[in-house]
Amino acid sequence: MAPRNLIFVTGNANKLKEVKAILLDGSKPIDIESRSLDSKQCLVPEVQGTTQEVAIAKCRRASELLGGPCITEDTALCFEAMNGLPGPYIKYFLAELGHAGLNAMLDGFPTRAAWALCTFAYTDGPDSDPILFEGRTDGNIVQARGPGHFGWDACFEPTGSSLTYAEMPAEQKNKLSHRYKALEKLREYLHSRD
Ligand SMILES: O=c1nc[nH]c2c1ncn2[C@H]1C[C@H](O)[C@@H](COP(=O)(O)OP(=O)(O)OP(=O)(O)O)O1
Ligand SMILES: [Mg+2]
Repeated sequence: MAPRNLIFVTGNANKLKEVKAILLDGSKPIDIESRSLDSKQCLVPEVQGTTQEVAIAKCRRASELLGGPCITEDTALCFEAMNGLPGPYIKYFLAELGHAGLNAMLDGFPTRAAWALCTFAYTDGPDSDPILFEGRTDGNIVQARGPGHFGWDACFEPTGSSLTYAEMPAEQKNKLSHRYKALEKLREYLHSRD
């Protein structure tokens, strides 16, 4: 049985908005609560490692702090030319370099292909092992187009689209995004436990 009050621990308001929109949509809507565990004080430190290791450590720590079940999410942006880097470290690259800098990183490389990787982690509590649900959307790094309010949305153009994530209406992004694909798996898991 999945816990009734599912708590998604995140400090990112844009993530929360998309997660709520995606999970509430459809025939078996799932409602979640959210908590921000003050990342400024590093209460939920983000360890270095693979996206999987980072996601597991974050979920464990959040669950220790809450003393119960919770959901966390990590988003990575992976450049093919760099064998998947910056990956889980994209937040710091974006903060220091901006959209133009992310583009410039790929100058001189043969490909601007990239993939967005979303990893949800769910745990029943501090003594349980987190379970991971991954979603991947392939695309290219392009010069920024569209509103710049959510991370690197403006410089990621999914394959098969002429729009960047930022140029798409929310409903369109939420039907093809890395987050949507990961949430489909999480949704299925939570319903299987009902
Ligand atoms: O769909 C997205 N479209 C564009 N940008 C995105 C997306 N999703 C996350 N992002 C950004 C936010 C942060 O710069 C980095 C992920 O870092 P990440 O640690 O997972 O997020 P965060 O620290 O903002 O929130 P949290 O409290 O859930 O860890 O990529
Ligand atoms: Mg974070």
